[in-house]
Order: sequence, then structure tokens, then C-alpha cells
Amino acid sequence: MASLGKASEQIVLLDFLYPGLAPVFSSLWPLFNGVSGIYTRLNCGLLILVGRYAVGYLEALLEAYFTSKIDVSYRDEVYDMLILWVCSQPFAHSARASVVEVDVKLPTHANGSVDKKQLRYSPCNGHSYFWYRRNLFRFTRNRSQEPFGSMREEVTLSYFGRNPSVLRELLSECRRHYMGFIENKTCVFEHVDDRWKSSIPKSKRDVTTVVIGEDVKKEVIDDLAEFLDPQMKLWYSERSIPYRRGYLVHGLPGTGKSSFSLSIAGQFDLDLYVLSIPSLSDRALKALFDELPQRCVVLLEDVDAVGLDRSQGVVTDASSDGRPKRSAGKVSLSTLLNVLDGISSSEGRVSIMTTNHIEHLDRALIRPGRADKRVEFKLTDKDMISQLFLFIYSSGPSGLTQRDGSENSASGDGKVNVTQDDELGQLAEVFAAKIPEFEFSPADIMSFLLVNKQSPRRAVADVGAWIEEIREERMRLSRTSSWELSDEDKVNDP
Ligand SMILES: Nc1ncnc2c1ncn2[C@@H]1O[C@H](COP(=O)(O)OP(=O)(O)OP(=O)(O)O)[C@@H](O)[C@H]1O
Repeated sequence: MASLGKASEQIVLLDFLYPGLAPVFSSLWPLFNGVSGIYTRLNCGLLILVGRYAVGYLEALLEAYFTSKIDVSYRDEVYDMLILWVCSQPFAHSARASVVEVDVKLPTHANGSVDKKQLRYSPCNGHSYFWYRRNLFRFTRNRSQEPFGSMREEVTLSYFGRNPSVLRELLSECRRHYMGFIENKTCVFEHVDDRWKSSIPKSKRDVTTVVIGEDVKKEVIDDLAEFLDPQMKLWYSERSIPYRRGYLVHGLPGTGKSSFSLSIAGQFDLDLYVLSIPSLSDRALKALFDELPQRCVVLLEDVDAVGLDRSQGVVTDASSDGRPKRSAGKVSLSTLLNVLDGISSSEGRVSIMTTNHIEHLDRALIRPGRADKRVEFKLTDKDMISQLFLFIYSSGPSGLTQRDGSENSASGDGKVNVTQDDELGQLAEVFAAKIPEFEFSPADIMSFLLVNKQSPRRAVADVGAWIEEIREERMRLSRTSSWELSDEDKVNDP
């Protein structure tokens, strides 16, 4: 009796502190005191259920009438903007549930160094609350697995208030943060199945660093500058001409086709969307083209891998003129033709198709309108070789020059010796004279020069031996492939 009296005193006290909750306390009291009969337990269960429902109801009420929210599409670049900002905020580091990744988008320090393999934490699978400009926000991110194994994310940003402009302010801040991050970089998008995903932004590559014939370079750049002129869009629309421009860049491997595409995207401050034709299906190609933004460069690599049955739109091993096709891709020619000049194609789009085998392309693909200009990237001539030499050994904008510690060094005292510009010019000429024209690609020459980047004199001295080495290696490779071919013939030959 004494304990019951004490209990009711305490319940009265609790009721005083939390008015209206006396029935709840009196139901729970026996449980805390070990006097838990069946009715008490039932009461508790019921209370928990009602409590849960009430909390859910209150949450829904709060969300419906007192919060503003924005759903952020995982497929959109704004997702990258938000996540980049979130990762830089203190609340991201204290989230109880988070995703950890090696930070591949780490900014490089001013001196060019990077802190290797830093970890990046971002809240995931739950809510995170944070304050921004005296407003309380909630960041919700949930990951789930899609039927075909790919990951899907749902991201929502909400704010406890009814003014949606506060949310937009925060997103503008994320955008500013992101724009600072991609300054002087080219945003490159690659495809994951039928979705675009941004990859690490690449430092803008100056067009002068891609050594091709100056006339070819100038022709393309002038043409593109004219096309992208703000007045041009109107000019095209007044004449009902689709506002698009297409280039076909062909040449042997390693002649700079991809590098040039990246550099012109950077030069005109356009994003680059890269499609590797051999790895695509018709469905994915259509979906990806549908999602291209206005004013961008879309790079279609290895278009010779496209299937060539134009009439049925199915992939076969034969070209439209009946010739056997070297290799058939999963993308049919009809689909590629359709997406290139379909009605829904994005305005202001610049497409660059690259191929190592122009002779395998169907005429329909390279007709004007789809490929307005054809550009051939050639193997190196004397001029290109000496340009590559000067490009490697001249001092860059940072003032960093090559050092020459070779035995032939002018000082001869073992000290590092910087080659003078006029001497460098002479060395470039000697170097170019030693290499036969149109035998090596710029990539071949670059790889040799990079090995000798500390010493232009050693490069000049060793280039003869390198040529012999490459020729022998090519001979060996061609013998191996012809043996493989004859083995295949034997198998096919009954
Ligand atoms: N003309 C060039 N000027 C400067 N560097 C070049 C040039 N061509 C190739 N390189 C260098 O060689 C490498 C490969 O070049 P790139 O990928 O642009 O060639 P590609 O023609 O696209 O080759 P592929 O046909 O095999 O895709 C790059 O690192 C690039 O810097």
C-alpha cells in the first residue's frame, strides 16, 4: 500500500511536469516496478503503436505544411554539385550512416601535388540535419540496388520552413562551390549503361599542345568559332536548318583524335560527352542522345564498329553495299543515323566521330549534315616531330624547364644544365632529321620523348636505336598475327 501511495505521488508530479500524460505514466508504472500483468503489457504495446502512429502522423503533417523540399535527380549534374558541397561540410563527417569512397575528385594543390587516396565521407541511408544561414535543413539520401545490379540513389533536400527560395539559395551555393572546383577544367561525361555520369573533370588542354597540321587545326577552330557565335543560332533557325555541326576525324591510332576533341571542348568551354560505340546498344544510344544538353561536344569514338544493316535497323555483318564487314557493333547504323539528325536532337550540339578505318564507314554516315567536315590526322612529318620535341623541352607557363644532366651536357661538370632556346631549336631540327616522315604517330614520338624528358641531348643521341627497336617490335608483332591468322584458316578449312 505504501508503495502504491508513493507511485501515485510520483505520477501526480510527472503529470504536473508533463500535463496530460498521466494515463501513459500510470499504464507504464507497473512495468517499471516489475508488476507486469497481461493487461499492463497489452496496454504498453497499444501505447507504443499509438505513439508510433502519432509520431508518423506529426512528421507527415510537418512535412506537408511546414517544410519545403527538392528532389535531386541522381542522374543530373546537380547531384554532383550537392554531394561535393555536402562532403565539404562538418555534418557529413558526423553522420552515423555514411558512404566512404576514395576521393577521385580531390582538388590538386597550387604546386601540383595531391594528397593521395584521401577518403571522402558522405551521409547515406538516412537523414542528416544541418544549419545553413540560420535555417535548419535535412539531407536525405537512400541507396538501393536496381534489378540489373546497378545502384540507384534518391536524394532529397528539405528545409523546415515554407519559403522554397531558401532551398534554392543553398543549391546556388552548391553550384558556386562546384563551379570553383571545375574552373579551368573540362567536364567529361561518360556512359554507364544508358546514363550519363560525370567523370573527373580534366584540366583544360590547350589546342597548341596537340600537334597536327596548323592549317587543319585552324580550319576546325575557325569553323567551330563561327558555328558557336551567339548570332548563328538565329541564322540557322531563320532558315530552318538544324543547328548542329558534325566532324569526322579519322587517322591511325595515336594521332591525337581524342586529345584534339578534348582540347577543342576546353577551348570553347563546352562539356564533353564521350560515347564508345563498340560498347553500346541501340537502346542505350537512343537514351543517351535524348539526354544530351544543348551546346555540348559529343565524341563518338570508333564509329567504324557500328552494324551496317540500314534497311532493317538490325545489326549484321554486312555493309549496306553488300561488302563483308570487318566487325559489327551492337549499335545498328540506322539507329546511329537517326540519333545524329533526329528531330529531338539537341540544339547547338557539336558531334565528333572518330575512326581508324574511314574505308569501313557507310556513305550515309559521313555525308554532309552528319559529318560537315572531314579531318585526317596523319603520322608525323618533320615539322610535327620538331614541334613535339620543342613542346616537351621548352619551359611551360610555370617556368619549369627540362634539365640536361647527360654526359654531353655543355657544362660537363655534372651540374644540371638548362638548354638554351636557340640550342633547343637546333636540337629539334637534328632530332626531326633522324626520324623518317610518316612512319611514327605523335603518340609514338611522345612516348619516346617522355622517357627522355630530362635530357634533349640524350633523346637526339638515342633516337636511332629507338627507331630500330620499334621496327623490330612491329615486325615481330606482324609475324605473330600472320601465324595466328593461318592457324585460324586451318581451323576453318575442312
Ligand atoms: N597530335 C598529337 N599531339 C600531341 N600529343 C599527341 C598527339 N597525338 C597523340 N598524342 C598523345 O598520344 C596519346 C594518345 O593520343 P589520342 O588518344 O588522342 O590518340 P587517338 O588518335 O585518339 O588514338 P586512338 O585512335 O587509338 O583512340 C595521348 O597521350 C596524347 O597526348
